[in-house]
Amino acid sequence: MINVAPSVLSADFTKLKEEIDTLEGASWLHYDVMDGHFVPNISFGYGILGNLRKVTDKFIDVHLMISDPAFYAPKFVEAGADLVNFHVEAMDSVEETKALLKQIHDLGAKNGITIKPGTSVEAIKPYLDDVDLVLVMSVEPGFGGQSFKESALDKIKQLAAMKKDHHYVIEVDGGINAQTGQLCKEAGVDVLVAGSYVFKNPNRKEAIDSLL
Ligand SMILES: O=C(CO)[C@H](O)[C@H](O)COP(=O)(O)O
Ligand SMILES: [Fe+2]
Repeated sequence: MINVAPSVLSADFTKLKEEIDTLEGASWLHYDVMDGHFVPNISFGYGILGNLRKVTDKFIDVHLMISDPAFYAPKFVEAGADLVNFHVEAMDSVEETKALLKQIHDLGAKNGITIKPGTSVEAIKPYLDDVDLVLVMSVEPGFGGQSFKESALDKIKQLAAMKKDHHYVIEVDGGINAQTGQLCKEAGVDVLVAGSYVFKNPNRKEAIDSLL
């Protein structure tokens, strides 16, 4: 079964609740956190997440694009994240990464590990037993509305081939529309993040349905 996770980054921030209410058919919500350091953009933090949590029952998947996920991840769990994923590129050691994955679980949320377009699946092999989700970035993190990088497809295929020995789901993020979403589904993806494709479409239900 495919899940669609519309990215709040592309929503109209003056009316977030109404925006979320238009997302019929999507059971997840993707929440992009950018610190202006790990990526050259700043989005929103755990305060706004706490507000969102009060107005939606959707499964909130927090994508941390920040330099210090170990410090901030617990704050996002506390604010109501269902899942917190962070970038392997932001971590200094395997021990620190495993400790943070465990801490997220201990706090009661699901966890995930994320790779940029330039990072291979090899870099996250030490964690595949420990994660609920692997996020394959199909654009350079930092901005919505970029074009899908086909290099993500091979990584999704590699992760799908190893999935039977683990319990993770595979998510892809960046440049997803009906065409690129179809390629990802054929490669074995489970969750499609879509920002501009959903929010810029006058018929959001139709956009979401075209990804399912
Ligand atoms: O993590 C992200 C950017 O760093 C976003 O989730 C992603 O860009 C979604 O936007 P779009 O679907 O418009 O590409
Ligand atoms: Fe994202």
